[in-house]
Amino acid sequence: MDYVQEAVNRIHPNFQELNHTVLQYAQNPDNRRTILGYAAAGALTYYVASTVYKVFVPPKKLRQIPRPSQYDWMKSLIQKSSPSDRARQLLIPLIEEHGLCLKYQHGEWIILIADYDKLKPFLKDTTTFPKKMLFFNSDFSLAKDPNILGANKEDWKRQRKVANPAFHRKMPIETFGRVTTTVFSVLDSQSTPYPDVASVTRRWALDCIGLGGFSFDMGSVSNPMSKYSVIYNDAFAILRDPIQFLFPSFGKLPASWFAYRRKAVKASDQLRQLLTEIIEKRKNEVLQLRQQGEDVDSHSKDLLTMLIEANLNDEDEKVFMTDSELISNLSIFYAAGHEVSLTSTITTANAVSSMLYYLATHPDIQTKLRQEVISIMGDAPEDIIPTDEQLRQMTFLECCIKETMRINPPTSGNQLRFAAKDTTLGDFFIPEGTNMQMDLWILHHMDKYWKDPDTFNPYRFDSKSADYVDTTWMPFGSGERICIGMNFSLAEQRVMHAMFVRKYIYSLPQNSIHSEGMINAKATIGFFGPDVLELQLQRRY
Ligand code: HEM
Repeated sequence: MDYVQEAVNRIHPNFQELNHTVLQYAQNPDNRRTILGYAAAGALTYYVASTVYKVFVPPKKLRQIPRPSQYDWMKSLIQKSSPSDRARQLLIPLIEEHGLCLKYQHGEWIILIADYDKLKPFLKDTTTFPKKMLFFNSDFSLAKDPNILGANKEDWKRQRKVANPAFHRKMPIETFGRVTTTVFSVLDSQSTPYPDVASVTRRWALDCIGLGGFSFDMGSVSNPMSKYSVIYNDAFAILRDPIQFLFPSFGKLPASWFAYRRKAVKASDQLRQLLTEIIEKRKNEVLQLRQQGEDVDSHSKDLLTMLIEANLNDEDEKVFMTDSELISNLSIFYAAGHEVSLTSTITTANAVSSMLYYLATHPDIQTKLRQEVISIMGDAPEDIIPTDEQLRQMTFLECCIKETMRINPPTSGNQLRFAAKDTTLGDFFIPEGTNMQMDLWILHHMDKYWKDPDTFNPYRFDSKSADYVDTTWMPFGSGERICIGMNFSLAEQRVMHAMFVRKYIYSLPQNSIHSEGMINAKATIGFFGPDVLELQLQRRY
């Protein structure tokens, strides 16, 4: 202590006197306010300066990874360039050269990968590059247990084993078709000249997952304010809470203090209760049938029945899900099949609306698709639901769906991964803890892989075409963590488009907000599909 005092005295020989003066100054309440003001301003300046530093300067251990200049990035943001233009100008050149690049995104530095040779080991080695824990805020009690989307290692393996068969069976085409006919009734009954098809397809995707997944009718197509769509929307809206997104610690304050959070918690609890009852009821039905030596009719099996059956299967006791995990997974299927937390990406619905936009703006391709569908389903003037066999014959429909999901992938990338240990990717050293992600939009727009990548050209997916490429088409991800709902979503899209193009001729109205090109839902790169899509619909029957 003497040393300290001596050092202080050397700096300021009259230290004691100074100390006394400061104390005297601070005794005055007005002066105290001034001191507090300076302290707060200092803390704020420090916070802002360190945040700005973090945005402009990556951590030392990552500085060897190529990155776009933050100055150019900011300039492009200020100039309000579109996310795709920004990616084209600032990211693609780096990725074409190095296969990856560093980018500051949502408060973190992340390595983006879009080169096939680097993606292969990155997606394959889930031990070195596991998923980063998903942040679900505490008001969303539905997904509080581990689920397929977020779990790693043994938890994930066990759950995916239970769920895989349910997603690889025959898809509920008939159910998707019935929901689509309800969409038609709603569109036909609207008095507006240009109905917004994007809002109807969002509700269609919600009802398809409810009915196809658990035989539960949310009834949201016919009534957007139906009891369960309101509960669903209230419960899931909290995942998009901008306050908790920017300040996660706000979630630690009790939800009961804030009206909107109370509402979300109540809705989450109601949905949890509903799912618990559905599971209980279905479990009893399956058990009763088993006791009678019967099985649920394989045609009427939904995802939930298959999951329960796999659970009750006692051949392999390592393959099971607890009831709480089942609920967590069901809500994740709702979310992943319909929307993605925080980004409000509406996956299948976005893919459908995007394709309606591309067909509306490419009448020749729309006509060709209609001809194919009519040649297979006939042209009777009534709504007909295609069969599985008929859908399989619609090869041009497949090309249109693939091209839409290439040019405008509904999710920009896969879930965030991190390096679990120091490792390498190609020539690059990747330190432990680094955040990493594949960038689907970039992968789908690299000249190296795609001829005229910005042109909507379904013919490139015709296997007889000279420009045919397939390996770098990855809207559902790739490797062992590929989207489990891929078949489900593709089946939904096939049914909707086959029926829609048979029923309507469609185009963009004059003055459409999309006249100069599709306006995607989000301003950041990657959350794709139109929020609003008004179409001029001409009924064919
Ligand atoms: C157009 C529709 C869809 C798109 C574009 C899409 C895309 C994706 C992508 C890119 C991933 C991440 C893969 C990764 O991290 O490596 C994923 C994972 C997942 N998706 Fe989808 N998805 C769609 C529809 C669905 C549907 C309908 C469901 C469920 C009914 C679903 C359930 C899941 C689940 C559970 C995962 C996590 C898989 C795992 O980690 O094992 N998705 N999806």
